[in-house]
Amino acid sequence: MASFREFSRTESWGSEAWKALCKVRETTPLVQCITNFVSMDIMANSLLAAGASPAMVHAIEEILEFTSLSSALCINIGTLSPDWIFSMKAAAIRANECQKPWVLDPVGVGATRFRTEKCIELINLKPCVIRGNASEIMAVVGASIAPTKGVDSTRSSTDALEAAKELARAAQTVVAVSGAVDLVTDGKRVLGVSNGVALMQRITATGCAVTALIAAFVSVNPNRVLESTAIALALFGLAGELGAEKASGPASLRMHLIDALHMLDEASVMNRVRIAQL
Ligand SMILES: Nc1ncnc2c1ncn2[C@@H]1O[C@H](COP(=O)(O)OP(=O)(O)O)[C@@H](O)[C@H]1O
Ligand SMILES: Cc1ncsc1CCOP(=O)(O)O
Ligand SMILES: [Mg+2]
Repeated sequence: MASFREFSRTESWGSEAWKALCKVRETTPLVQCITNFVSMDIMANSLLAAGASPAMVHAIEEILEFTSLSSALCINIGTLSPDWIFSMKAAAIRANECQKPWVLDPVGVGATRFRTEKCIELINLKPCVIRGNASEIMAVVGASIAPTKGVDSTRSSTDALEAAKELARAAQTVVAVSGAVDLVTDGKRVLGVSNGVALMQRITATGCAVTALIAAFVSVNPNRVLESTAIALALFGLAGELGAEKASGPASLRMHLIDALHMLDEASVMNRVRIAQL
């Protein structure tokens, strides 16, 4: 694990994060989201606040055209139903054909056989990033001894590090486990992100929102998937820290986090992004 001192050495990560944020703001990548009903609002607002352009498009009739013109795709299985799976798979295949990055959020995987089965089928379609909480990442690789409760994690991100590495290697992808310290791995390297506040867990769909931000950040730097994933997590966490300075509970944090994401400036990004190679 990196020490606090190492997390404090932020200069080069701060500068890469600031450049990435500027690129998102300048190029406004179109992020197609096939996501759950709970997350649609906060996901779209988080993408807009970061400078990207969200579109929630899931009708099978629209996939071929829409995925082709999107910059990135975010697939989230939070409120899964059989008819949406066709759209998810068609969009993932189209994104691969068009060489557009697509990311997967395996919400609640492990809770039911149906969800786990469909999640594995989606992973077989090769997402470039999988971002979940610790329980979800452990459930994907069957490493959890505690049954999954629902969409919230019962484990810490560090509990899921070995599972994350195993999944990254097996699926040849980048895996991010969110938590007090977010861990990002390609199976060999591991980056740790220590931005964020615990109260973010008390707002529904913050995990979903940050997965969509990962899609946006990977789309502007497709050759730096591992780093872009860590940067998206760090900036969202930093917005949470800045928002928490003004918030009095989860509802006001939601509002102030989105405001802070919109107003992130060079000084706070340079000085407060906390990413370290572990
Ligand atoms: N204890 C914590 N301290 C700081 N940030 C946290 C903590 N737990 C979660 N977060 C942040 O909240 C966001 C959502 O993560 P998490 O709650 O793990 O995902 P999910 O909503 O999918 O369960 C992430 O940006 C993560 O970094
Ligand atoms: C509460 C809930 N139920 C189905 S999806 C969902 C949102 C989950 O969001 P997150 O994974 O970001 O907590
Ligand atoms: Mg989640």
